[in-house]
Amino acid sequence: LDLSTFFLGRPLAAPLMNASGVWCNVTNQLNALAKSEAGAMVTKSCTLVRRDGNPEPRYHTLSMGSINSMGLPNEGHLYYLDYAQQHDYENKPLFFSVAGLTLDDNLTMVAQIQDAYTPAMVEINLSCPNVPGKAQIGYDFEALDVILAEISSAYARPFGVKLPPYFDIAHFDEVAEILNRYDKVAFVTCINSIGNGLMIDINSETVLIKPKQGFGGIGGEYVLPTALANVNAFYRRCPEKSIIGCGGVSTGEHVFMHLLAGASIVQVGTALYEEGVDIFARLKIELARIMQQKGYQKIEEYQGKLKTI
Ligand SMILES: O=C(O)c1[nH]c(=O)[nH]c(=O)c1Cl
Repeated sequence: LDLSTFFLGRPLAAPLMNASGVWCNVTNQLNALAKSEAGAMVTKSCTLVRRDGNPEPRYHTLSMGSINSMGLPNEGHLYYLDYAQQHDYENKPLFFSVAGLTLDDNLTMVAQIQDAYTPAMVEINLSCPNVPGKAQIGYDFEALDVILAEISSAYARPFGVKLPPYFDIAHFDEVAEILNRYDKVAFVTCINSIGNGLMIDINSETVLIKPKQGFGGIGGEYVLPTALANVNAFYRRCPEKSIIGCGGVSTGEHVFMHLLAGASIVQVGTALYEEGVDIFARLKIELARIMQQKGYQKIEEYQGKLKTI
């Protein structure tokens, strides 16, 4: 079965890629993604200069997902720009995740990316929940408007945004209204981890991760319903934009749900962290089997066609 599809006019062999932050911090991880069955790939969200991130332990596997407070550890934007310059774009598209600590840092980084004439597509991360003292831009609607205006005028090409999960219809309406003011925002990636969860080890009566008194972003099975809702909410509200789905994916059925809800590409985070890059081959087989059982030849036949009652 043919799992090929298109994203912003570019062909993808499969609607699957990593979630930023997972298996994409350093070159050997990025090379493994490039060689994998993923149809696209994205770099770790980067800052202007290299960061160690938060003290460890900062990631923990949970019964139905994960909790993390990595703290934006990354090699600095020039490292990923070097990687982008040598990437084989015929093999698969590369997305470049940017998470500047200030507006100026974001503007400096996108200017450097623009000057490098790289085919990589920029995904502005507006939703990192783990930098102490930094509120998420995605939850500050005025700051969201300002950063989109500033980047739209500084960066001449289409770009995307990585949003946190929203939990209120009024917030879907308000954020979509802001996004729809910016034609250059060509895609929206929903969702980032559900911020500031807490899990407890009852034997030691202790939290599981060291940063932020154990508070961290939640990923995995726990977040699937929230991820599907955010994908579908922005799919319905932003008809001119493409949606990238992220959250709760570990099987072909989850991929199918995200595509039905309106995603064009589906990202894998926690399950990729746990299983490794071979997960993409498994998800392709499982998705192909579901399509075969339903008699679908192409993804476009059902993509975004979720029925209501
Ligand atoms: O702590 C992190 O590095 C982190 N962790 C997340 O769950 N989402 C993000 O966007 C980031 Cl930047």
